[in-house]
Amino acid sequence: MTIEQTPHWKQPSHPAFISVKTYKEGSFSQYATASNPIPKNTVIADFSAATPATSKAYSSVQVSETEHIELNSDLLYSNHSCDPNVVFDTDKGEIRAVRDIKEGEPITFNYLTTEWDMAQAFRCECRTQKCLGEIQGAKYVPAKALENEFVNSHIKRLLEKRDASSKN
Ligand SMILES: C[S@@+](CC[C@H](N)C(=O)[O-])C[C@H]1O[C@@H](n2cnc3c(N)ncnc32)[C@H](O)[C@@H]1O
Repeated sequence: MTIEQTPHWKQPSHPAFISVKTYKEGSFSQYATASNPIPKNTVIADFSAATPATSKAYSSVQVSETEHIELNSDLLYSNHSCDPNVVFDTDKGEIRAVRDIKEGEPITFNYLTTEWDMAQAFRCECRTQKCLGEIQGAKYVPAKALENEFVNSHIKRLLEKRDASSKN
């Protein structure tokens, strides 16, 4: 797998909200942090820089049952958390704070609220009490694990279909 080291967009892409930091050597070592305090419910970005993804990848975001996009911005560096501080609302086309975020705090969303069956699974290092461990996509978790979360409509539909067919 080739991992692009140099972003093809102009950085910083969202200076009022996102500052990209590096925390370790090697791949997947960067993460988005809040460049300023962000109050709950602030819309920090939209998907206007996004383009359709030719295939799903570690970098793509699922926006419907069949479609994926590439973000083409520093939003790419939003890590996953099982107890996140933003949502990627693909129905409204916006990224929103779901609680007050302090300056310097990592900006995270729950990948299971957009991704059904991820191209690349990983062992979650969010270290929150809600941590689900291996993150592979919503397909691999019981619907109950997401019942108190904001979940995009395509994931709700896919969970309903999966659970309806498993009853037959
Ligand atoms: C879209 S990238 C996010 C930015 C990434 N940290 C980077 O430097 O490019 C997604 C990848 O980041 C890593 N990642 C994101 N959230 C993580 C988490 N909570 N625990 C461990 N790895 C994570 C995984 O390797 C995942 O495939």
